[in-house]
Amino acid sequence: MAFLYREPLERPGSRLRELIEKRDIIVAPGVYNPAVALLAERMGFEALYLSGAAITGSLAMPDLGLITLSELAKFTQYITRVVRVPVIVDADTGFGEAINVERTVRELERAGAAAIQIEDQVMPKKCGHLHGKALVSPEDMVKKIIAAVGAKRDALIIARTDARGVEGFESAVERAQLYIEAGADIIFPEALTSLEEFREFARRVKAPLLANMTEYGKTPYITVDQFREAGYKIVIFPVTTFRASLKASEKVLREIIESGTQRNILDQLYTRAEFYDLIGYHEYEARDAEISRKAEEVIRGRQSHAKG
Ligand SMILES: C[C@](O)(C(=O)O)[C@H](CC(=O)O)C(=O)O
Ligand SMILES: [Mg+2]
Repeated sequence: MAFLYREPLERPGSRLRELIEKRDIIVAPGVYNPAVALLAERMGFEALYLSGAAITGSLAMPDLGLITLSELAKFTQYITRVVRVPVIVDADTGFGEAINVERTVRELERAGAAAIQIEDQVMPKKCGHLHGKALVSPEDMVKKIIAAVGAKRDALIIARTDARGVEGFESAVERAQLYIEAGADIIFPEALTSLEEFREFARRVKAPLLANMTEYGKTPYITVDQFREAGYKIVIFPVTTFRASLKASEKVLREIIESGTQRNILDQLYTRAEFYDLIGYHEYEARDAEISRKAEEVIRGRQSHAKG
């Protein structure tokens, strides 16, 4: 179905809440453009994660909170008008203090976000799996959560704590408990370092939990089944599709340099037919033909009117 003619998903936050209640676990792959989002939806993923790292990466920028709210809202809009599954939006530190967070939540919700994620780092924020992060005080984060919860209509508010890598595991648990009291719907403990830590966190933090299964970070490779058993409701693979597309591009670029043709790797490309099918290309042609038919009817009607 051509996305242009699809009705947008109404109340995406409620849809995500429903999935959290109905499913054992939700796998949300990271997406950074509408084509990848459409592909993931088609392959059966019931929720998507609009990753800050992947978006900024696609703009050839580091994940340091350099993009603006308007840019993120635009990315969100481009993606939510293509897919009908709920999209979780990574809003970094919320684009300012509590008062700014209100506006952030309003804008992103209006752009179609089902859930909005805010983290407790200071700016410039960093990837949660790096050294040298710093946190805002628990009070300042609580203010942001209160602001977010007060501003949302239907979206879920995800509070991410980066405390594990800065203040330690106990602090991550304490902050999470505080963030739940402030009204957060979902807790995202960033950069836990073992499956046992994920389990312990879930034993002590009573809210729907999101696990981040990113690559090359502080978290070892844990499967979806293991996260499910540990008590997690959502698992994100935030940057995997972005990294895969860069690697695939590198490969074909090398092939062109080395053999001067792509002929030998056509089986590794998404074909024209596959792509047209993905975006519903033929529906655009059909619509255009229908418009021409209607125009002809109008013209013919006028001519017969003139004759008569
Ligand atoms: C989840 C994350 O916030 C993202 O922007 O996708 C990143 C992912 C990553 O850098 O691997 C994060 O800070 O963990
Ligand atoms: Mg991020």
